Amino acid sequence: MLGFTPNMKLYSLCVTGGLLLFVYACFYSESIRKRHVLHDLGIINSKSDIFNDNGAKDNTTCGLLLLRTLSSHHPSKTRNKVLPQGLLYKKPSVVSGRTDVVSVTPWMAPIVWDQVFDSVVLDSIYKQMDITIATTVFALGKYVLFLKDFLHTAEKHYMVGYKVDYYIFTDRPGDVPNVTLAEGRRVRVLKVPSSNRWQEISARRMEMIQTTIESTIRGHADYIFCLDVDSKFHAHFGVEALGRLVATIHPGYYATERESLPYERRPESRAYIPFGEGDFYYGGAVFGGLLEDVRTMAEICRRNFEADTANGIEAAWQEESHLNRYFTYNKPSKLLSPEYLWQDVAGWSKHVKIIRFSGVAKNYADFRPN
Ligand SMILES: CC(=O)N[C@H]1[C@@H](OP(=O)(O)OP(=O)(O)OC[C@H]2O[C@@H](n3ccc(=O)[nH]c3=O)[C@H](O)[C@@H]2O)O[C@H](CO)[C@H](O)[C@@H]1O
Ligand SMILES: [Mn+2]
Repeated sequence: MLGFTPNMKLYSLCVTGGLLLFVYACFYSESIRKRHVLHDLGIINSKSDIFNDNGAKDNTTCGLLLLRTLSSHHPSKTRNKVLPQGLLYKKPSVVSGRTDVVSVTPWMAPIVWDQVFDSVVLDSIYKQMDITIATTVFALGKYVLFLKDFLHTAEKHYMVGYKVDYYIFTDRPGDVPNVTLAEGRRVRVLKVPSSNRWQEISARRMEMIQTTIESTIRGHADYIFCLDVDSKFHAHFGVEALGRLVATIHPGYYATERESLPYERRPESRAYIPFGEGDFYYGGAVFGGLLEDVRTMAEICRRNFEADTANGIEAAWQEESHLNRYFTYNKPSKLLSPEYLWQDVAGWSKHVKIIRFSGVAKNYADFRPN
């Protein structure tokens, strides 16, 4: 048996100890470096604190969080709601307010109705963040005719005082009207192929939203809203609508029983929602959120839509059906009431005291390609 001399033992002990120290030092400096990167990105508040998704302090998930955060580009400037000192505003109440509508979902997401928010407070908080809101509108074929009123009324009511980049997807770039925009607001025209099926135009929006976020919008905006073009703004539509993942309750079904919601009911479709499930019926005409949350949603709806196409099935309401399926199992963090998505033809409702955005009455045959 080979034996160690005392000198050799001491030598190997030193080498092992040295190695261990070296490994520890590497690990420690890497962890410090990660913390500095996080700090530089504004993701942690001090160089020794790290917080999980719920804002709770977390000392264990540094590497994981770094990976997740870097890959999801969370805009840190939208995290904290900092109110400037000295602002005078109406005292909020917890015992009086609107009682005719519900303003929170069972999963604790706010539902935005008139009178539940204070724009003085919200604007004081959001103005300091210097955010940009990307806004996508598709105007293919004759739908370019809706752009003028859409943009004109948006400049009057939509995110007024904030930076807005309108991304207009069209097959007729020459017909995009010239509308004067307020400072900090821009139009970007993106040429897309024409289609002779309106169902395809409507549904392919998901794919284009996903790919345009990846190729063009990422790094240039904090939030995104995706809106139908055949609509006009009629009243304030501001930062109260911003959130991580924002869905809008469809005006046609806000008081409808669950079993009568027009979800896709065929189990063969990837948009299938079984009877007994689902919360609300959401409109495909207004949705939004943080760029990465909307990107993920758009990608999943697009994949499911494409899988359906490959199986020879088209969901009842195209991408709107897939959107409803997504929101059923991936709960939106904020819901907009039908004030934010009305239809001119719908008349008045006692719950909707103010109409902010509404689809214009149109003769479909005059505008759609099929
Ligand atoms: C209020 C609401 O939730 N509306 C939804 C509803 O019908 P709508 O009847 O509102 O559908 P629509 O004809 O407005 O089409 C949706 C959008 O696709 C674009 N487009 C459509 C056709 C065309 O030739 N050119 C063009 O650019 C345009 O941006 C339009 O706003 O159902 C659609 C899917 O079936 C979409 O989910 C809509 O968002
Ligand atoms: Mn529409």
